[in-house]
Amino acid sequence: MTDRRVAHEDRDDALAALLAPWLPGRRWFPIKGVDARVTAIGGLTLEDPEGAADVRLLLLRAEGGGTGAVLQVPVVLGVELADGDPALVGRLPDGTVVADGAGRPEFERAWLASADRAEGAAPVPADALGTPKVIAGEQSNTSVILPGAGPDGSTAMLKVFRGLTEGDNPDVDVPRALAEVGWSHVPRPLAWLGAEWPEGDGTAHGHLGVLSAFVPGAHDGFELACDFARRGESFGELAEDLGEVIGQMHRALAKALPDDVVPAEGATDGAPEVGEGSPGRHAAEPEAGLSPAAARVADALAARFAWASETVPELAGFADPVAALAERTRLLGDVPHRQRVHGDLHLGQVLRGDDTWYVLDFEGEPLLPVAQRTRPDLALRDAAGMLRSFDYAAAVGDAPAAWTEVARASFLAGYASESGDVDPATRAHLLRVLELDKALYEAVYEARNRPDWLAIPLAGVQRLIG
Ligand SMILES: Nc1ncnc2c1ncn2[C@@H]1O[C@H](COP(=O)(O)OP(=O)(O)O)[C@@H](O)[C@H]1O
Ligand SMILES: O=P(O)(O)O[C@H]1O[C@H](CO)[C@@H](O[C@H]2O[C@H](CO)[C@@H](O)[C@H](O)[C@H]2O)[C@H](O)[C@H]1O
Repeated sequence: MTDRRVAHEDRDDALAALLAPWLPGRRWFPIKGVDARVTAIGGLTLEDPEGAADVRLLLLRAEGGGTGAVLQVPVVLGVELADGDPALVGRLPDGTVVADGAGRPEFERAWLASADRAEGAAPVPADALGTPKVIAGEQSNTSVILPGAGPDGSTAMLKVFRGLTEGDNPDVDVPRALAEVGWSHVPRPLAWLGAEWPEGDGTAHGHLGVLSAFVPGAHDGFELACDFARRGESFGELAEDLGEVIGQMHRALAKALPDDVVPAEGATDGAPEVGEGSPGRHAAEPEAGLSPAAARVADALAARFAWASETVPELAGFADPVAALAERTRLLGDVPHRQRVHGDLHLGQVLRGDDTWYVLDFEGEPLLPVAQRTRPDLALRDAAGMLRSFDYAAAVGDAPAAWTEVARASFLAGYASESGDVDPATRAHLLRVLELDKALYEAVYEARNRPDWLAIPLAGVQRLIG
């Protein structure tokens, strides 16, 4: 990746001051419910090939409520906008109009002209581009549909990363690696933009965005499953197909990123870190004769429970059965190898289009520290994430338990047909532990973001522990 160097200009401070009151209204703004302090780190000026406006990718630091983030905000300066235009952020003291860049053609043209392109991806002539459209329901990032930006005039999808973190973004690198080994169930990355910015006493580098092939007429997997659940129509066939695709994805990930494949006994290197949601906690050495890999799973469950209970007091009553399940997990004999996984797989991360499934968003669980998101893990964690998602779809679509059972069984049958051998009793036990682990994560996610939905993961915890 060619990193462009972020530099601070005088106007960046005025832009930060103008953006500060606008930011809390964006869904991707991570500091919620408290006042945030916003300062300018600097920015990159990209050249619009048509010279219609100034395009600046601003990097801001936002702090508040005990957390902080580096955020990317592309703005377009000096365009003419009517007062009520939703793209209008405001005016600088000298009267210059500042527009939200994400949906503006000037930004899209400049981004495409500056980005690194995948091998064989031809540059896009600016006059081939159609009107950009920011997709509704944007969450952690902003995705823009770009007609004409793909190969041979096809449509492409530009994902603008909002929260920037040090290092190559897995949402660029993993789909690239998968596409390189010929796995076709991930939208193919066509171009990406990287930058280097000041961080502490040094510099950080990372991706700012990625352009991928667009899956035309695709349906979001969660919306689709909810529709089936509402109609009481079986999701079995689609779930089985999805299970097959996820099994194939794990094989492709192991092939594409072989350095991330860790044999089960590899977990013995030093005291295994108990990662999930609990940075810095370390487990004790496993008892003699017991599998370190099993201890790792057990410790991770215990740590996840401790972390989740700090935020969700409703979980307190589950402490004893969770501890008992963790202890039984320690006795497992043949835990499978670890490898690169998706990390936050659920129905909202898959698209149904062209009569098949596509997998998106390899960034891992957004509530975890970055260093933990891309660690090798059990492939079954992804399968467990998908099982949890059927519970969510059934709850939203008010479907009976039988609907969920069919979706679960079909998904697992499809998954088993494409994944390696695991002893069925071990597989069932691990799936239960990993589903519980995910439901605990979801309880925190819902408590923080959608308290009305907290009952869904809590019911999951109850079912899995009961
Ligand atoms: N290549 C694509 N083709 C078609 N739709 C896409 C594509 N990539 C993303 N989408 C749509 O954009 C939504 C958000 O994408 P995603 O990568 O999950 O972003 P986020 O990190 O913001 O959750 C998806 O749910 C899907 O509806
Ligand atoms: O897609 P993200 O990476 O932002 O993932 C986070 O948000 C998800 C919700 O948008 C959340 O997923 C949970 O709700 C989904 C329905 O909206 C459901 O399909 C998932 O099974 C459930 O986990 C995800 O956990 C969170 O990390």
